[in-house]
Amino acid sequence: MWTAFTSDQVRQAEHALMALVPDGELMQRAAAGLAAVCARLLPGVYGSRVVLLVGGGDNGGDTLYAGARLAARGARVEAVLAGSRTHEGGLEALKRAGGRVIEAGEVGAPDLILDGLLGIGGKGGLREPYATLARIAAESGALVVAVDVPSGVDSSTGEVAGEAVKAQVTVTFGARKAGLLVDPGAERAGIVELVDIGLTAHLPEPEITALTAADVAGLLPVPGIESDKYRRGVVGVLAGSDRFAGAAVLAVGGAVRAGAGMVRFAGPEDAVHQVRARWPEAVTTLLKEDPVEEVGRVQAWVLGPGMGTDERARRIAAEVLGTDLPVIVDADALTIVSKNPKLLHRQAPTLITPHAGELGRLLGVDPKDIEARRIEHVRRAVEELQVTVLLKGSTTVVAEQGRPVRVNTTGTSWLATAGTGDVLSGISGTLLAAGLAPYDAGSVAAFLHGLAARKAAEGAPIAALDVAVSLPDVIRHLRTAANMDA
Ligand SMILES: NC(=O)C1=CN([C@@H]2O[C@H](COP(=O)(O)OP(=O)(O)OC[C@H]3O[C@@H](n4cnc5c(N)ncnc54)[C@H](OP(=O)(O)O)[C@@H]3O)[C@@H](O)[C@H]2O)[C@@H](O)CC1
Ligand SMILES: Nc1ncnc2c1ncn2[C@@H]1O[C@H](COP(=O)(O)OP(=O)(O)O)[C@@H](O)[C@H]1O
Ligand SMILES: [K+]
Repeated sequence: MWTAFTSDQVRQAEHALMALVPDGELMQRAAAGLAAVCARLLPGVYGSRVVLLVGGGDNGGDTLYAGARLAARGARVEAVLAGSRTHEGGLEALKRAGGRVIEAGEVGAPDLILDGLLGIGGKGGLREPYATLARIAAESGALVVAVDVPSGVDSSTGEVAGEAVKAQVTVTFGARKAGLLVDPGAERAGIVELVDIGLTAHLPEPEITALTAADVAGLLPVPGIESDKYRRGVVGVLAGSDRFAGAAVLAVGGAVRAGAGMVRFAGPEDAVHQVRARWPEAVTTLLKEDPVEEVGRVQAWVLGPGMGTDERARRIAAEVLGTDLPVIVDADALTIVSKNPKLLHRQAPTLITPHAGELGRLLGVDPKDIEARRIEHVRRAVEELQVTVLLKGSTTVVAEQGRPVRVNTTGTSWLATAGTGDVLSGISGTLLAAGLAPYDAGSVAAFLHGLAARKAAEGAPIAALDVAVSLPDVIRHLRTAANMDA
């Protein structure tokens, strides 16, 4: 499990650790780790040109000491001093090692730029001259490595208020900062390298976690010797309408390929025909005025993809949410519950899977605010709605009362195509029917969904159904990597 922390949590842990080690020791550990990563990234340290963007705080100090280490190994290291003050010891070390100070206009096109403008002390949008330096870094064509945090990214939330550095790699010290895992910050951070400075024992409970491949392999339901289709879990899918029959095919596809014991599908005529044609293994029911219980026994329901919001859909939603079975509430069902929030007042496990627009309607908040501050809003949704919430988007996050927010790290922007959300609800439904709690079902589903999209895309466009089709390959790979028997 990955863990991530707010800047306050990191500062408290640093204070505790600082009391136990000599003055300046932590900065030296940070700088040594940073210089080592830079040395790995450069084709050769000797003779390369490295520019340091140095702010007035300790983030600038780390950067200067790392620059000194690279200069000592033969790099040509130059520093732009952007703060109203400069870390004296760091600057002295750099100069002693042969580094020099330059003006912003002399940055040019170095091999590597180290962004040491702001670390966890950064607040709000970048002020000048930092904002201009962020632009210079972007235009330089150099490899940009952020020191601890890309400057301009809120290290606790991932919020970017204005200009920010965009790094290819972020070298972060002691603990992952939450803002490095959540967009828009995550996108600015690039690949995150964690440098151990001895902080781990001093860290509190994390506010943010992320599943790793090994965690997911451990959580995946696998049929035992005595399993049968019912014991593996039957998932019921209520999706599709005459207008959106495709959503039914996609949700059923996600459920089938994620490993359901059985998928029962119920919907209008066209949706039933299309589901049968693509997924003959699904057991289908034509649902007109009949009660949902006619569909047969299931362990969990997927409710909503493409089902519409008419009287028929509202009746089905009310009936399903009135049962004591676990339910995934997605898409049109979210529109229905946003008009009648009482439908979510239920005891049984409930996972809602909105994108920012849908959550915006549920909370009465502008979707742009939700995308800017996902963690805050997903937590608020859990408080107000008292259900488990999976918020979709460029970073998918899953939240539940009393648990850290789980951030998904596998997403890819190739997923931004119509219908992929329907596949995700099918996957989540299968996991819920197999007995996973909504928090695990949602976060494992998002992980598999992202990996399956990457596998299907491999750098080229995909259709939503490709994501469902890739799921078994991804699951096989995860289990093999975790050394699990067939
Ligand atoms: N603590 C430890 O044990 C260790 C810490 N380490 C390192 O220290 C880093 C934290 O250092 P830090 O606390 O000095 O803060 P840092 O981010 O460098 O600068 C803050 C200054 O910037 C300014 N400023 C703020 N916002 C701004 C804006 N938008 N635009 C422009 N300016 C802005 C603000 O100035 P003010 O506005 O207050 O005048 C403030 O003074 C941490 O990330 C890690 O790299 C490591 O060495 C490991 C051990
Ligand atoms: N830029 C992006 N990066 C990563 N994943 C994305 C991005 N945009 C969308 N997604 C993912 O694609 C899926 C889209 O779902 P949704 O918005 O419900 O679309 P639809 O209703 O068409 O299926 C979600 O899982 C979401 O997290
Ligand atoms: K930085």
